[in-house]
Amino acid sequence: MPESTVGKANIGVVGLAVMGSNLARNLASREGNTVAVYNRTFARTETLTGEHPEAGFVASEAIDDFVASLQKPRTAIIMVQAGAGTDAVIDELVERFEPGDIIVDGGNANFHDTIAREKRISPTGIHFVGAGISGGEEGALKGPSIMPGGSEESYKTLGPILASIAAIAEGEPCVTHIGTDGAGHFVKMIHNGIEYADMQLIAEAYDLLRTVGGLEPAAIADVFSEWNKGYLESYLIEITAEVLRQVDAKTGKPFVDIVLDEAGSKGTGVWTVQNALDLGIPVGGIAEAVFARAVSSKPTQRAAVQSVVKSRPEIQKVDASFADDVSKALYASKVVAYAQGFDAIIAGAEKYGWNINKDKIAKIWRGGCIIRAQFLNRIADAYDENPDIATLLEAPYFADAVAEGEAAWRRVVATAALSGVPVPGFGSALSYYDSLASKRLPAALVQGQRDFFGAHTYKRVDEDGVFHTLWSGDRSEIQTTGSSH
Ligand SMILES: NC(=O)C1=CN([C@@H]2O[C@H](COP(=O)(O)OP(=O)(O)OC[C@H]3O[C@@H](n4cnc5c(N)ncnc54)[C@H](OP(=O)(O)O)[C@@H]3O)[C@@H](O)[C@H]2O)C=CC1
Ligand SMILES: O=C(CO)[C@H](O)[C@H](O)COP(=O)(O)O
Repeated sequence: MPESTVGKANIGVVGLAVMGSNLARNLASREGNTVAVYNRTFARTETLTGEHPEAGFVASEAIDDFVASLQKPRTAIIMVQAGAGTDAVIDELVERFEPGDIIVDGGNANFHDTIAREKRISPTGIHFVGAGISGGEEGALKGPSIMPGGSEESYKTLGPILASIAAIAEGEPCVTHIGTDGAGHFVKMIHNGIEYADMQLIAEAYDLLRTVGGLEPAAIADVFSEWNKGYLESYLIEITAEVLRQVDAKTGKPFVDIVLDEAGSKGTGVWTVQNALDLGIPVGGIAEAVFARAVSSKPTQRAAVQSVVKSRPEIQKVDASFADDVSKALYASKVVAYAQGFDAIIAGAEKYGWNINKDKIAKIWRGGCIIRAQFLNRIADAYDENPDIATLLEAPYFADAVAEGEAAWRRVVATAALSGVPVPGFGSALSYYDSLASKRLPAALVQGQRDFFGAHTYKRVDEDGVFHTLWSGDRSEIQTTGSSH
């Protein structure tokens, strides 16, 4: 490499696909930055540097030259495929970096991997930071929401760099130090889980407006654009309107009608549900969204059931107020999904020892990321006013909003059921709300069943202690030692 490029760049990016190339351009556009770039396949590097000479990238074909082009202490952000690809790049950098240097994994890594990587790398004196980055291509270029974990010490160096490239929401950069080791990737995982739930709820709203409301995609796009001016304002509502307005050039049909109705996924939604299960946190809204994608992608089962179903329910008649009802049902269900997501964050923080600031997380999601929305200000306010609320549904603003929409929410779910329109998101959110709101749940009967077949014991409502009924004997009750689970 030319001697003139040695130590020239103050930051480097490894992995120049969609996210890395745009993040590198974002970094290069900020005052004072010189950005080193490296990609396993050099052609990608050449394309980027060829298309963007204005960025003044320091490009290397060999990893040794890339490392040499970085000022010490070195900082490199990895934006490659999660899993084996990330490990391969980390190993190459660890081999060449020195104590005090910083490796940032900005990909969608599994936070368990991030914890393990940090543990493995920290004895070398190199800082390893797992940072969730959200916003897709546009966010990476113009300003993403960034969720860095890692040590406090590494954040002192990294914080100002990340703040310079992050989105700005209401004057504040959308980045905050989330917590140590895997905290950043954990919170990004939950962000993606919420993203799945929000997308599913919006898709159900569309389906109801179309199937029950009788509106065409372009008209639904107009409804969504109107909603985007009110309490449902969000990036996802905005882009949904654009997708619905799109017309397929080949057929002249609405774009949404020519897309195969099988939703894919890359895994972060599944991880959210798996981890919520491990943490014992009910995240039904997120789980239903993951399952809805899975059901859509089972053409064999779908065709089998369609072949035996004789008739479908008659679509219920609705009036002009239906769209308003759907908007309220959407909002209430969305509040539930976010409440569940934050519950999972709280439980994760407790289990893994992270000092997570919930209102700051809501604030950094207001800009740059896929779930960005005004609504997040209300979540930030709720946790700011009382960080110890048991659930977001208890916060006065959300309690009032859900109460205000409750009747509409019930009408919509009932109408969907009677019309045969699947609403796993709306339905599970309403059931979750009703479960929390009910004075008494049939869980008492489940405890009785468990005690009957497995002597799993139960607690009484009127007396302390743990009990078992002698079901196969005289059915008298005995008090047992130990705890009832
Ligand atoms: N796309 C999106 O909207 C978002 C993506 N992310 C995350 O950001 C990261 C980057 O995403 P994206 O830009 O879409 O790219 P991809 O996830 O498609 O990954 C492609 C990049 O990974 C590199 N790579 C793959 N395997 C290896 C390996 N074994 N050794 C070295 N390099 C390897 C590729 O190099 P090569 O060119 O040589 O094949 C290429 O640079 C991912 O972790 C993704 O999950 C996060 C938020 C949004
Ligand atoms: O991280 C992201 C945004 O925040 C990605 O867009 C996300 O990976 C998309 O997930 P999936 O492909 O599973 O829908």
